[in-house]
Amino acid sequence: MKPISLIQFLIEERRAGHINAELSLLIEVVARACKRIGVATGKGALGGVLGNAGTDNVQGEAQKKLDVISNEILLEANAWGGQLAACASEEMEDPQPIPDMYPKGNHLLLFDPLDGSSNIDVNISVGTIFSILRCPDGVTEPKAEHFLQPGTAQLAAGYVVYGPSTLLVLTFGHGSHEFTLDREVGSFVLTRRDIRIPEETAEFAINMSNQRHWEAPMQRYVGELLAGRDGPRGKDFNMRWVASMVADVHRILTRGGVFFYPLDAKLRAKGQSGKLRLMYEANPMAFIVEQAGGAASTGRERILDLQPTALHQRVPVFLGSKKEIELATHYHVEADAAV
Ligand SMILES: O=P(O)(O)OC[C@H]1O[C@](O)(COP(=O)(O)O)[C@@H](O)[C@@H]1O
Ligand SMILES: [Mg+2]
Ligand SMILES: [Mg+2]
Repeated sequence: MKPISLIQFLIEERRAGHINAELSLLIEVVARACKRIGVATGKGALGGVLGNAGTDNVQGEAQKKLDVISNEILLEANAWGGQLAACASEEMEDPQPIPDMYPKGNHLLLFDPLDGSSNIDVNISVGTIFSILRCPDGVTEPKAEHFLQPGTAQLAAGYVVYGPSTLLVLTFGHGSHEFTLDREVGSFVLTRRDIRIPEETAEFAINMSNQRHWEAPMQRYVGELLAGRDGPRGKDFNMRWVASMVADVHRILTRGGVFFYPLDAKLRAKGQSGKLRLMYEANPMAFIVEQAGGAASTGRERILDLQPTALHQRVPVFLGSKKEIELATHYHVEADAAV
């Protein structure tokens, strides 16, 4: 069968009425920017891109040089295309409107320009995560409040993994699809249409070093997985933790599994409501995972139903194979009801 390029796929999606011309062009621009980030990432020490930038982002986290470079690549690529009203990023406190000298469009773009940045210097997969919303009617100068739409309002979401191969996973709400970058040709090619996450799994991903800080229902759920064949689950579970959400989620989209970044006492002590950011990490990943037949919750509620209250809001994230996410969520809801 003839390979289908991202551009051909976008044409198909337009014909099917899933997206309009503006959104199709926006995806192309984002994909092109991600190719540039992939090139910068791939150069490693040769490109002088490793190490800290010497600055902190809005969340007080040390920025890596590649966090800053990736943010600039995405901003620059999207400034003049005419599809956007504004961009918001993990690396910027406030949204950046499209400058007046450029044509404006009807979309809002949010991104985590480089996810898993602690892994850059050790040559482990990193990625970019993005979410696209409609700019509310009549808003010409979008502010943070205009981005505060629930995940169910996303028009599109995607991520790119810069790993042994560069992969783009995309959804418009009609399934999740994977494209692999043909590095010689320079184009993304459809490699999996309508990805399905198996409902059941025997693999989980969590940062076990936080175990002592977790809430009781999380301790219970993971404790039962660790008990394996001799415990209540009656089977052995395997564990993986890349510490790049894109890579952990991509594994789940490939062979099933579950991913947890729960709220714990350590995060609470820092005044945080979770580790991962709702608008440009949890929401786009939840959209992709649900479109692949999986589930995504905070342990209490469906992520996509949350009404955001701040651009850089953090939330607990449970996502992956449906039956496991339902069980872990059930343990939390049940424990809450018992108090
Ligand atoms: O280092 P920890 O606590 O295991 O956290 C790892 C998590 O943090 C993240 O790196 C956060 O993303 P950023 O690198 O974009 O800040 C996730 O990709 C990953 O799942
Ligand atoms: Mg991230
Ligand atoms: Mg990041």
